[in-house]
Amino acid sequence: MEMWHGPREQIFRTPGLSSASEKSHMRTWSRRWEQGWAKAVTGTKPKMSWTRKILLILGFLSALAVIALIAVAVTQNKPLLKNIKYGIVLDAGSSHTNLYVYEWPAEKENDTGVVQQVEECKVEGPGISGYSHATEKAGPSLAQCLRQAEEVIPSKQHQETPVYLGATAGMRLLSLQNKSAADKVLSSVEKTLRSAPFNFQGARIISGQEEGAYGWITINYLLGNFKQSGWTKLLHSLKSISETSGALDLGGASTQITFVPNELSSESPENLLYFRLYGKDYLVYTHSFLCYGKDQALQQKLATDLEASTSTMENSSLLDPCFHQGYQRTINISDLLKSPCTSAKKKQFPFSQLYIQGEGDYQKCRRNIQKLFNKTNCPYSSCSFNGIYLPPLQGDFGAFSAFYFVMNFLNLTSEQSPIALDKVTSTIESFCARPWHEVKTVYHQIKEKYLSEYCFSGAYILSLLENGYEFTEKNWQRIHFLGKIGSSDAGWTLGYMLNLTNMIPAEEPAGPPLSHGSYVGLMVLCSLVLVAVLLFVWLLFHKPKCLQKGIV
Ligand SMILES: Nc1ccn([C@@H]2O[C@H](COP(=O)(O)OP(=O)(O)OP(=O)(O)O)[C@@H](O)[C@H]2O)c(=O)n1
Ligand SMILES: [Ca+2]
Repeated sequence: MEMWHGPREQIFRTPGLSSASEKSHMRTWSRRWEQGWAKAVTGTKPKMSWTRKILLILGFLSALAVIALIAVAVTQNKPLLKNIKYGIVLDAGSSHTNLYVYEWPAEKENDTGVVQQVEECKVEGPGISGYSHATEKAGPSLAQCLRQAEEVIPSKQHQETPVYLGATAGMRLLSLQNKSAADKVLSSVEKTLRSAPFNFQGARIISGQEEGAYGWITINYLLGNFKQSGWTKLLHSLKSISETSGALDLGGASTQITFVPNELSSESPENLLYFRLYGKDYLVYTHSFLCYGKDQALQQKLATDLEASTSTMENSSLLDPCFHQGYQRTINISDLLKSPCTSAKKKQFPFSQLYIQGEGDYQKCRRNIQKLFNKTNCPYSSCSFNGIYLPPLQGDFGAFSAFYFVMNFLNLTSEQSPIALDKVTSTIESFCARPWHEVKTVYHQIKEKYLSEYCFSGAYILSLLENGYEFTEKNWQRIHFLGKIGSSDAGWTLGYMLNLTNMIPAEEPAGPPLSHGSYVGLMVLCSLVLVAVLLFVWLLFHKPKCLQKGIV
């Protein structure tokens, strides 16, 4: 049976018809229109075939089903109301202590990438190893930052919030130099942390290996490299790619290099760590160089220079190419030689103070620094320096802490347009050549201690990466200088907490293969396809005139 076509014919009517056929067409149309109108007025509806009725009902039900499907996808599978947990880690570094507050949704504890930093507090004053002469003051120095954490974390959760303190190279050196002072510092720190309203979980010196490993875990966790669900899992299993990033950490007193090498080698087992994370095995190379953080490296350099030049020195002043021209600094020789990093040097000098005068000569500075890296003896197939095993460099590296502070100051961290090594060198060279009075005026807002050392630090970073680890022009681009990843600082603290709270499972936790977003997206896509198919079927059965005549 024919349906009422009046209005549709009007809509699709081709303009400009004036022939006899048009007139007859118009007559037919007006007759149909009148019939249709009469039917509507008298209430007699045109009859539909059963097939069409069923199709219409089916179409209506399908539309309902699609709406229901989307509604269920959005509501049923949406993340539950957030129940937040907190954790605190204090990074007791050689130059200063930082307190970090992390938070994560309780029900997602074992997922990757859910923990994030919500607060950072810089402790006033020196690092805790700087309290060796007033050990009882080390703990109280942390009080202000602990109070800040109390404000960030809801009070009803204070008791269940774990607090950890990890001390790094400054305390490693102090414990080599004066074990009892180091113990007293740790006791003082423990006393303060126990008196805070949180759940004290320990204050200890972490090893260089742990520092390297936890830094590597942190950045790979934050970069989502351990995530192995859904499409990424499929991709990884197809390609078997090395999906982790290496970690380069530069502190004040030590530096670490950590990465997954290409080939397995048991040449130096003390440098290898084995992890099973989220169902995957990782064999990681790590090494921590004590005394090669940038402050201790400068001390080493000054002590070496002092020793080398005493015979030719007329007075106690020393020209230093790593400081800007016009810069002057006085240092106590006994302080300089106190550190275990410099104590092997000759002790007797005819003067007690050293007057340093800057020369601002980058090339000379590099040659000077080079002496810190002994490349003569390597008992393994390949070495970094000082006879330490280093497998061939592999993959991308995230470089953080002082690597980032220094390169960021020098404007050399751009990720959008990666800067070539020769450009990096020339930038540092011209920065070193600037006279101190000019640098001080231009960067008056920066602490003098930092500012005066950026020339040395830039040169030291290049020496360490180029001469020490043998990065070249080619793989330089694989180093990414990063301060934060998302809201979290790159550093060892997050990895340390993840490990101690058992938040990184060895096996992949069972869960939906798709994220909520991908699931909803897939549902919507399927629904749209379903609607399109139904529409197509309807059009096939219905065969509207416009399609039959090829008007549309
Ligand atoms: N804006 C900044 C902040 C810090 N620094 C320097 O960076 C080094 C400290 O780096 P950091 O990673 O904080 O070292 P620590 O953790 O204190 O030392 P370590 O890890 O060796 O214990 C210090 O030399 C400090 O002078 C800098 O040049 N510019
Ligand atoms: Ca550090």
